Amino acid sequence: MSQPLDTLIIGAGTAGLAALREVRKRTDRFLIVNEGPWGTTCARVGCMPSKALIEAANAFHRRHAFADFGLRGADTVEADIAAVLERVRKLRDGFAKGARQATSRLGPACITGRATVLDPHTVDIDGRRHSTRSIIIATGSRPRVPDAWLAFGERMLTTDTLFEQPTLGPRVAVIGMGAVGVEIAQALARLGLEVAAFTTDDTVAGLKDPALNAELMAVLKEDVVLHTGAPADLREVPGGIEVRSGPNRVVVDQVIAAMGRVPNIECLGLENLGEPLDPHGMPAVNPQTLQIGNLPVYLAGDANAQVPLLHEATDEGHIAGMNALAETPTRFQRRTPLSIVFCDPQVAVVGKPLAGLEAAEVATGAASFEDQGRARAALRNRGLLHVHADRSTGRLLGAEMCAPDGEHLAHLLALAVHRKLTVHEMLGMPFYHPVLEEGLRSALRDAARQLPGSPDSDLASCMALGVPALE
Ligand SMILES: Cc1cc2nc3c(=O)[nH]c(=O)nc-3n(C[C@H](O)[C@H](O)[C@H](O)COP(=O)(O)OP(=O)(O)OC[C@H]3O[C@@H](n4cnc5c(N)ncnc54)[C@H](O)[C@@H]3O)c2cc1C
Ligand SMILES: NC(=O)c1ccc[n+]([C@@H]2O[C@H](COP(=O)([O-])OP(=O)(O)OC[C@H]3O[C@@H](n4cnc5c(N)ncnc54)[C@H](O)[C@@H]3O)[C@@H](O)[C@H]2O)c1
Repeated sequence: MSQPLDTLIIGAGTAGLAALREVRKRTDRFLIVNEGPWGTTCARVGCMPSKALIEAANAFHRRHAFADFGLRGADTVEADIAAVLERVRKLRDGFAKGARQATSRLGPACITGRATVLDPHTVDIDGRRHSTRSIIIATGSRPRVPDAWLAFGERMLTTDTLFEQPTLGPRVAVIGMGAVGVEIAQALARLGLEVAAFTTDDTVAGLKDPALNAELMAVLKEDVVLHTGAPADLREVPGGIEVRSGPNRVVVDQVIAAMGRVPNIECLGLENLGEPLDPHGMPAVNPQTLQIGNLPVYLAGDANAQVPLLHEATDEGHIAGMNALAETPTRFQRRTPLSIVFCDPQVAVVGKPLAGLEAAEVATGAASFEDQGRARAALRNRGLLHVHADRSTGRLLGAEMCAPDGEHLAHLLALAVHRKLTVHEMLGMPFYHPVLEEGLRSALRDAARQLPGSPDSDLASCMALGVPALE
């Protein structure tokens, strides 16, 4: 066998490509192998095509506000689903091409094939053994679909196949109301399809805060027929697929499974590493180093099922790439938790949600967007915001929201949590008028009122400047 590689990356998705960037800075003795299509899940079938679809849906849905704005002609606007999907694919192709460029000039260091780990220093790729000092596994995840449902053939969709359809509907069932289900169900309904949505539990978009969950459910029910509280099951009936859930029955043309994602770790040979595996075949992975046990093997991105989000997959790829080539792995501090679901109003969770905090030690400030000036001007006055602060120190610990343009509020709050700011420090920043951030100020003021020793005013008292003309 020839001289071992320094590292071998399995999977060329977001995490694998981030690892590749670090690896290429340090060595040219590497291989990257990918099974299946190149171009990343995010660009091909995930974040990007779903957001392109959502933008079209929300643009079309806006016609319902036209009459209130005093605009005429809403009835003449039409959604051409085939054209919408065509645009999604065109955009998608561009994003995927961009991702593909990261590996296009690697020559023989870049292989299409299936990798199997034989031991911590050996990887088989389609029958050929490669010896390596370290291994980075970044094999991503795939949609969960019950085997029996595959019998419905092309009418059984997931986000892997949804955007490839020439057209959709007119009757669609979305099974699962997590991030994927909520985004897709609302978007398709807003494009004019008849959408029935199903979820086993009573929460949508993973919202654990009951008031926010109720708010989002109410909004979703304006577009979608929502069935909660029982698992959905399918059977063939004349005229379509019948979806049954508790007492509910709906017949549809297509079903979209949005029931979670499974990490791609089986058939990878993880059992050959000699580390204990949990009942799902997952080894323990250190979230700060991405290392499996003390082995020179790293598991990054959706494949480790820790935080299956794009920015976390990127970070994990970088960490794995650096550590795979280091003498000793570095423990990296992970970022403030942040997740966003791109429904309307948007759902976001920043830092710690209330469910993860000791309720007695927390002051929660609330604000509704129903009466908020800017939101009313835009006819987008739906939603709620909760900010959670430590009762004794006033430090902001987290926030949850279902709010118009929540993605921007969420980033501001993530910075505040990351910088360990207190509610009073946040209230010290300027709030322009009229902006949605004034809703954030209302929530912060509500929290401030519950904190001991709150000053009368948001304005900080100033030290003397020592400049007579200004005093
Ligand atoms: C519809 C949808 C919308 C999403 N929207 C968002 C969003 O808005 N924001 C957000 O933060 N996240 C979003 N996500 C999640 C985000 O896309 C993922 O967290 C991210 O793509 C994970 O990247 P990854 O590198 O771990 O996996 P991937 O990009 O899936 O890469 C894994 C690669 O490994 C390959 N592979 C698998 N097994 C093997 C093997 N044995 N040998 C060789 N190669 C193998 C696969 O073919 C694939 O190319 C969304 C996901 C979906 C499905
Ligand atoms: N905006 C974003 O950041 C974004 C968008 C989409 C996806 N993602 C990522 O993709 C991952 C997967 O998302 P997801 O929504 O598929 O999974 P999820 O685990 O968040 O939600 C799955 C839902 O399916 C329901 N379910 C399962 N089996 C069912 C059945 N038989 N009948 C009815 N309901 C059933 C569950 O109750 C749950 O609500 C997320 O964890 C997230 O990391 C992120």
